[in-house]
Amino acid sequence: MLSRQQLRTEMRQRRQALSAATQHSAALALCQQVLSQPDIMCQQHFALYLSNDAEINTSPLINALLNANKQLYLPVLHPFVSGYLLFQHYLPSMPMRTNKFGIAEPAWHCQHIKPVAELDVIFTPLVAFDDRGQRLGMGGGFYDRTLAPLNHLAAPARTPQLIGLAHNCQQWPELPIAPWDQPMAAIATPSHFWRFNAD
Ligand SMILES: Nc1nc2c(c(=O)[nH]1)N(C=O)[C@@H](CNc1ccc(C(=O)N[C@@H](CCC(=O)O)C(=O)O)cc1)CN2
Ligand SMILES: Nc1ncnc2c1ncn2[C@@H]1O[C@H](COP(=O)(O)OP(=O)(O)OP(=O)(O)O)[C@@H](O)[C@H]1O
Repeated sequence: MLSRQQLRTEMRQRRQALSAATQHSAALALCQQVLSQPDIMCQQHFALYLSNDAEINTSPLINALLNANKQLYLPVLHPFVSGYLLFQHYLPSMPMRTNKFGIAEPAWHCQHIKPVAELDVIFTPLVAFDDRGQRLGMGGGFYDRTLAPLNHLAAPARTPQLIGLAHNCQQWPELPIAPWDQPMAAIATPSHFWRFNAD
């Protein structure tokens, strides 16, 4: 069985091997998968992320959600508490900075932060996923730490839906899971939209 670190290396290589043409069509197909889900498109507050390291390109989805008058938020590395993310309101006109991983994020503005529990949908990046809705990320634990407080909320229906976005080639039969891993409610790829039961 591959270790989590070996899996990360393998799955990052897989997506890095995709051609520019495949990346382009995958991003458009992923966007259509999400736009075809009525229960998602009736939501208002969406956390997304700007793609990095051959992740599936979220730009078409970001543009489509902005055109549909949705409120968008991007992750910002927490300026005071290391290992955590904040979700900050995003418009394309806003000033951006580059974080320590080389990823663009909105320039920190405390009045633009949205508490995690007030988001309707959180789209997460991932390196690998499986058919139970488990995900493996880049290894920083940022999403797992930031989303962990949602486990304690009383009303499950009010918590944001967690939806992983990925290329098809990032599927792995059964990921080795750690106790802190946050399972996804759904995973969207260019060809599928999977939904998973909470337990
Ligand atoms: N697009 C995107 N944004 C994101 C994440 C992500 O996975 N994808 N994150 C999800 O958590 C957070 C940032 N976490 C990250 C963790 C590691 C690396 C990374 O590239 N690690 C390199 C080493 C880079 C370095 O140390 O300079 C590596 O492992 O090779 C990138 C982002 C927030 N924003
Ligand atoms: N809820 C948490 N509280 C404290 N530490 C955590 C928590 N979640 C994860 N971590 C720490 O973060 C480290 C990386 O976690 P993990 O390997 O699951 O990252 P990942 O899922 O790849 O990253 P990400 O969630 O950012 O996509 C682990 O060593 C773990 O100790």
